[in-house]
Amino acid sequence: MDKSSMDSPGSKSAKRPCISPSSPDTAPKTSIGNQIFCNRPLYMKSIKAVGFDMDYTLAQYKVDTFESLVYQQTVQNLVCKYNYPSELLSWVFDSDYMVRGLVIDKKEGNILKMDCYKYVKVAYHGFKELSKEEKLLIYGNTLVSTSYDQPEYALIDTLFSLAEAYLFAQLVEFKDKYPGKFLKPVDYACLYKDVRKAVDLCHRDGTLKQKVAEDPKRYINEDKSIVPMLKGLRESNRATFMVTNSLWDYTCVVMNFICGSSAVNDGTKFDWLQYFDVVITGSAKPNFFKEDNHANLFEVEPESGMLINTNDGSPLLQVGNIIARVSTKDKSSARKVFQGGNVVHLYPLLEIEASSQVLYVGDHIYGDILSSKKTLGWRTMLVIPELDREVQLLRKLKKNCENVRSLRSGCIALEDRLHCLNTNQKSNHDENLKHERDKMRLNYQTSLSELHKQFHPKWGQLMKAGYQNSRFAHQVERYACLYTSQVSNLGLSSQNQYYRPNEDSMQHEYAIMDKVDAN
Ligand SMILES: Nc1nc2c(ncn2[C@@H]2O[C@H](COP(=O)(O)O)[C@@H](O)[C@H]2O)c(=O)[nH]1
Ligand SMILES: [Mg+2]
Repeated sequence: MDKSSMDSPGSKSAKRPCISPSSPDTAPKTSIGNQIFCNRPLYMKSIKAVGFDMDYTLAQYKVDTFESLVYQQTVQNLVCKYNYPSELLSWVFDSDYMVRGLVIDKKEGNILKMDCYKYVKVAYHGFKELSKEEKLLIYGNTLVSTSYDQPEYALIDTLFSLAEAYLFAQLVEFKDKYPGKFLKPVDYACLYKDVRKAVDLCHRDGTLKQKVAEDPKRYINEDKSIVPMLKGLRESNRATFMVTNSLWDYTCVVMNFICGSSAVNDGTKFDWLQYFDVVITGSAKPNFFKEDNHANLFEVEPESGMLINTNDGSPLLQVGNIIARVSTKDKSSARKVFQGGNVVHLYPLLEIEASSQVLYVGDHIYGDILSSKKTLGWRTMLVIPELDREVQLLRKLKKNCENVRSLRSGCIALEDRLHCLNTNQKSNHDENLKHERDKMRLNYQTSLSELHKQFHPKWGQLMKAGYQNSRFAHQVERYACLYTSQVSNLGLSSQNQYYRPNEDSMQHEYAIMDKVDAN
């Protein structure tokens, strides 16, 4: 069993996240889909600076249109730049198929869903589900020591990866059916590498971003509550900042759209900057969070996008005949926008005394949340747009969940009785009991599988794998102090909210305290 999973404080549902507000009787009710869930106590009064990631955090992309665009551009790149068969051009993307938290096994051409102990619970080869036996043969079922990390595996940790995972599954199926269609001999790992390169290119070469800039409404959700949320934070005397991997030109387009500017593509409109003390673009997270990363910091001249060497916000001496600083027309945007650097540059710009005074809100469990929390001790909030639907469904299916849980308890009780009979006295009674156990086990397995299918026909409930927490849920519990479906939910509770989790529970307490989950 993976040791890191065992010693985690939140493992095996030891603790149930609490929802804000912390005093449900007195505070106004927030709908379940908009609530903020808390894994670790967080007192907003002690937070002096709130930072935001941009893409998929402040800017909530419409997965169907945006990831379809990524998919189409990637296919174009594969066919035109990497000589992939032209058949690919007629393929279509199903934006509902892949989900976050899955793992790609590059060598085998498989997509996996795991539980919190990294046991593979669901596996597909391309689009064909592996049987229990096939799964066991490749991944085993006991004490798996595989870490499922790079380079053999790729993690679908962000919604940005849904298109590439789907295209990889399509290519695996295509290669199995028509191996001769490729110009060069390819294995599954090679397919993955090419897809990755093609996706990377469309994010870098501007084609994707140009399309979004032309029609942001088509690709990004409008959320009028983001500006009031940012204003609220600033009125409560907190510093606000942004650290994004996007570059300045694109950041400006997206932020103008989110903040309701009518001139999204007007390179002279920077009103949205009033909501931030510091904006760091091209941050190269997660490396940005490493204090020993020596990336240069540049000040960005907003109008021209020109980069000026700096170290602490003031321009560095320029060598030769270069003019030290281009004048900034709008003084409110001066010395606020940067590119690159690292967290050491950020602290003096924000006047922060301790890393625990920072709350950072992001969507990427590794690049935003794990990195900033583990390396720096920042407090974290993970944005999971899928959570809205997940919690609504969970509430609707509460009775089904209870039924599955009681079937599991019944199965375990019968197993235990049988085990006692087997070891103590053998009797005819045995056979009847075995029959009863098999019937109940089948009933349990069918009910559990049907329950999962209501959440997603292939991958089931996002936060569960079988009856246990999924690998993704485990990471959320471990690294995100808070988690919620959208960033603007932060504006729904008090600026001095005390977020508190529910009490922790050990397994022995379930047995003694008559808790619902008791086996
Ligand atoms: N070069 C690549 N860029 C990528 C890829 N996937 C996403 N992205 C870009 O990163 C930023 C994310 O910004 P953040 O605000 O979430 O930090 C955005 O510009 C994406 O387009 C990739 O595979 N390669
Ligand atoms: Mg992001």
